[in-house]
Amino acid sequence: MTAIIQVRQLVKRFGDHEAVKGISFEVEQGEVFGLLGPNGAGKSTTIKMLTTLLSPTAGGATVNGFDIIHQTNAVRSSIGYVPQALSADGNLTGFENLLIFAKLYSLPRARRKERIEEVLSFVGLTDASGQLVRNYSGGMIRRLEVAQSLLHQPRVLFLDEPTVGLDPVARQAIWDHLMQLRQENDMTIFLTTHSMEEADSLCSRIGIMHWGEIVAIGTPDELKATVDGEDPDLNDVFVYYAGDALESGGSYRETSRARRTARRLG
Ligand SMILES: Nc1ncnc2c1ncn2[C@@H]1O[C@H](COP(=O)(O)OP(=O)(O)OP(=O)(O)O)[C@@H](O)[C@H]1O
Repeated sequence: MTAIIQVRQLVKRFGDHEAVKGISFEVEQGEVFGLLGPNGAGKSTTIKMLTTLLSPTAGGATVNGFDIIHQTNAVRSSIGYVPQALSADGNLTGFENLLIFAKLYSLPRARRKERIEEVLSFVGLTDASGQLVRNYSGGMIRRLEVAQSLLHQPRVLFLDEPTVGLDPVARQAIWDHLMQLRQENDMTIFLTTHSMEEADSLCSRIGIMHWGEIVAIGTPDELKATVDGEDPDLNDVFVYYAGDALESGGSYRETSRARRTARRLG
C-alpha cells in the first residue's frame, strides 16, 4: 500500500485561535477516508490546507507526492475538489458549466466535448445537460459539481460535506457515484462529514476530529471496538471521543448552515 496523502504535524492558526493543532496521518491509495467531527473541529480548515486553498502555519503534507506548500500547482492539477459552497453557475447550462471547468483545467480543445460527455454520463446528467442549472434539483447540482471535479481525471478527490442538505434519495445517488469511482477508477476519496451514517456507509477509514486534533483513527469496526457497551455504533464512538462537543458545539450554527444549503440547493 502507498500513502497518497501524508500529513505531518499540520497546524493552522487564525490569530490567537489554533484551529488545527499539529495533526499527522496518512491515507492510502484507493481509500475512502472520512474526517468526522462536530462543527468547529477543524475539518474544513484541514481540507483547505490539503487542497492548497489555505497555507499551513506550521507542519506540512504531500498529496500525490507533491508538497502542499512548495508544489501548489502540481497538487491542484492532480486533485479534484468539491467545496461546501456552491461551485456551479445557475445561469449556465450543465454543459456550459463543465466547459468552463474543462478550460480551467486546460483540457485540450479536441478532447473537451468527449470528456464532458463522459462525466455527464457518469453522473447521470446527459439528458439534463442543456438545461439551466438553476432549474436543477439540489442532488443534480451536487452531481454536476462532482462531474466538474472529475474532468481532468484526478487521482484524489476531496469533498467537503458532499451531501449536506440533500434528501435521502439524492444522498444515496452521490454515495453510489463515489463508491463507483473508488471501485472502477481506484480513486482515493477524502471527505469531511458530520454524518455518522455517511461515514459508516462510505468510509474505509475514519479520523475523528475534535478541537483541532485527531482524537481517534481507524476503520469503522476498529473504532467501534474501542468503545465499551453492547454492539456500539459510530454514534457511540462519536459521543465517546467528542461527546461534550455535541452538547456545546454550536448546533444552532450547524442547523442554520444545513438549512441555508438546503434552500440554496433545493
Ligand atoms: N478564516 C477564518 N478566520 C478565523 N477563524 C476561522 C477561519 N476559518 C475557520 N475558523 C475557525 O477555525 C475553527 C475550525 O473551523 P472549520 O471550519 O475548519 O471547522 P469544521 O470542523 O469544518 O466545522 P464545520 O463543520 O462547522 O464546517 C472554528 O473555530 C472556526 O471558527
